[in-house]
Amino acid sequence: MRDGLFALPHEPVEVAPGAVHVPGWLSVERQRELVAACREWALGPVPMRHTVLPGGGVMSVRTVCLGWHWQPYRYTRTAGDVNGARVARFPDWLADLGREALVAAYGGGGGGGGGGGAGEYAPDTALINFYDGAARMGMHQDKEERSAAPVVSLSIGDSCVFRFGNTATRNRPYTDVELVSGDLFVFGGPSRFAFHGVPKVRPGTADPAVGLASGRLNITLRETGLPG
Ligand SMILES: O=C(O)CCC(=O)C(=O)O
Ligand SMILES: [Fe+2]
Repeated sequence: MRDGLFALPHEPVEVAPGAVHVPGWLSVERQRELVAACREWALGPVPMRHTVLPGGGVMSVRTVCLGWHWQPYRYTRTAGDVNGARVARFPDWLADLGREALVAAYGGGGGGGGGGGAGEYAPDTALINFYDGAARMGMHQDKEERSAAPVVSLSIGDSCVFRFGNTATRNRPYTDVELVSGDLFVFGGPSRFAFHGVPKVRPGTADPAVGLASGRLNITLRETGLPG
């Protein structure tokens, strides 16, 4: 299930330089709170939806954003591709959680960060993806951000295979990591623009105690580097 036989909860495992998996980082209580918050955000002002790609394809995950609205392939304040509404604001408590996540992954020194330590991390957008049992995410880079600050990724609900690759190609070499409910994954520094994706979700693996009957939630926090 875990990266290695001896990986304990909370013990960071470096998957690639600057890419760190922290198993079991979120308590069940915190996961429940995040699930409840996601249920609210999914309602709007911009409702959670399947993103339509420029070529007409439809993403299998459903997504809602905070702070800035991501649509392929840019950030805007209003969701022109959904209902034209302004996105919900990015709450301060979520930025605090992002700074805590960097400390858990890198320690106090901010290693792997795109500059300063964890205390200077100022995420201003979150992408919240919901995966049903059939949803996937193809290999891609998170590169619409103008900041090289790390991406903080939180997983809740069903487990998945998270494929973490390299910055040059969407193909091998990559590492398949099992992300379980409560796990933290941070990618920054030399891994910030690495290709990654979710080839498989494992239906029915979630602990009902986190408040999701089925499916997987993933929350990524990012610094857009965009003005105001
Ligand atoms: O669901 C995941 O673990 C990854 C999500 C992701 O790569 C993204 O939202 O850009
Ligand atoms: Fe991504």
